[in-house]
Order: sequence, then C-alpha cells, then structure tokens
Amino acid sequence: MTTRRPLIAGNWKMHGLKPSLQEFDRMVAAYDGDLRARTDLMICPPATLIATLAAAAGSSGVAVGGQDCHANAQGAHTGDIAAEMILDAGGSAVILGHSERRTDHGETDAAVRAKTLAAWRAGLVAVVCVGEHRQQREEGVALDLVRVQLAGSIPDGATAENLVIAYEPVWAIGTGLTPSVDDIAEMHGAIRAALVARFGEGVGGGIRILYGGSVKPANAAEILAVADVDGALVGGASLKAGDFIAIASAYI
Ligand SMILES: O=C[C@H](O)COP(=O)(O)O
Repeated sequence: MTTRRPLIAGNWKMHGLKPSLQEFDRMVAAYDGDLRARTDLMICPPATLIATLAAAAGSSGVAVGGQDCHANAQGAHTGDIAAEMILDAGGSAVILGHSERRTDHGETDAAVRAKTLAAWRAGLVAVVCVGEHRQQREEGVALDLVRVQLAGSIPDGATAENLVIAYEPVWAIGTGLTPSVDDIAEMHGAIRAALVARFGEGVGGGIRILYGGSVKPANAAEILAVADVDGALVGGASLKAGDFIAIASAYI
C-alpha cells in the first residue's frame, strides 16, 4: 500500500496585506513536533506576498505557493505571472484550475493542462483543482464530469511528487456546505482509480488527493479520515492561524 504524507494547503485567494505576515508567523511557530513530523503545510497567498512569506518561512518546512500561473515563461502578458516567477519568489507549488479561475477567467481544461506543464517546467508542484457544480451533482454526472476534467487538465508526465489533485465541489466553496463523507469517499475513490488507470499503481497510488470546500476545525477530522483524502485545500479557514493549525492537527 502506498504511503502518502498528508498535505494541508491554505488558499488565501484575494485576501492578505503586509500585516497578514503576523498570522503566517503564528502558523510557522506552530509547525513543529508531531504536526511537522506527520503533515505537510502550505500557504498560497496572493502573488504580492509570496516572497514575503517564503522569507518568513525560512527553514521551518512550511511551503509557500502561488494561486495561478501563465503557460509561458515570459512575454507580453500584462498582469500575469509565470511559474518561474513564483519559483523565483520562493514558492514551490502553484494552484491551477481553481473553480474561481475557471469561472472568472474562463479557464478550460486545456488551459489548465498548459499551465500544469508550465509549473513542471519551472520545477513547481501543480495543485490541479477539479469539481462539479451543484446542478451537475443533482443530475448525477459529477463523477463523469470530474473524470473529464482530470483527463483534460493533467498532462502526461505526472509523478507522485509533481502533482496534487484538489477535489472541490463548487457548491461547497465558501458556503458552509459539504458533501456527505460517503460522497467524498466515492469521488476520491473515482479520482484515485482514474489516476491509477492512467499512470499506474506506483504513480497513481502516490499522488495526493485533497478535499476542498468549507473545511473547518469542526469538520476536519471527519473529512480527513475518509479513504483517499490525503489532506485539504482550505480557503476561508486558512486566513486565521488558529483555525488552520486546528485543521492540520486533525490528523494527529
Ligand atoms: O481553495 C479553497 C477552496 O476554494 C475552499 O474554500 P473555503 O474553504 O473557503 O470553502
């Protein structure tokens, strides 16, 4: 059986100014002992704070990542950020294909695939997000939809080290709603099966699959105990060190 080290990742989205460093410092200070021994921790702040947080993280082991990148390494793309720039700022990973990017910026699976290749080109871990809308869940096509997203968004060349999948049902993001543990187990099992079918047991069995969508200290233990849930992608609750560390500590 493949052993996967849990990852608790925080997505700060478009939240955070310089004073947010104090909150991050509290996370870094709390990342020791059993927590550090058993669980990976990462914060993905706005691009303006990547370098600041990476410097503050130092050798603590807390990783810092971006929230998006352009497919190209450089060029005339006003407002965009290259994967190489995230690496240059001290980041080691990048979230790609988040539903807010897919909705707000029309990102397709093909675009996410190109960005994933860019992340790997730069040496970043790609955290690729998939997930269904409420209507798709109600119509019973959530599993098929996510399989299509996976096939279209992930290029050949995935490894257990360069790829993380985040399953985020869109209707659960920021709503306080979560799927049942049975539904989470069914979806994560389907994602695992798709990864193993495509990349083999060694790679597909080693890629971490995070759950995201209204993860809080109160529900973290129940969700993180589900089979094939290898961690969480946390939005709102990652803005406060106390909540984020409580979620991460749910594994201990
Ligand atoms: O990337 C994080 C997700 O969108 C979850 O956000 P949330 O924890 O605020 O529901």
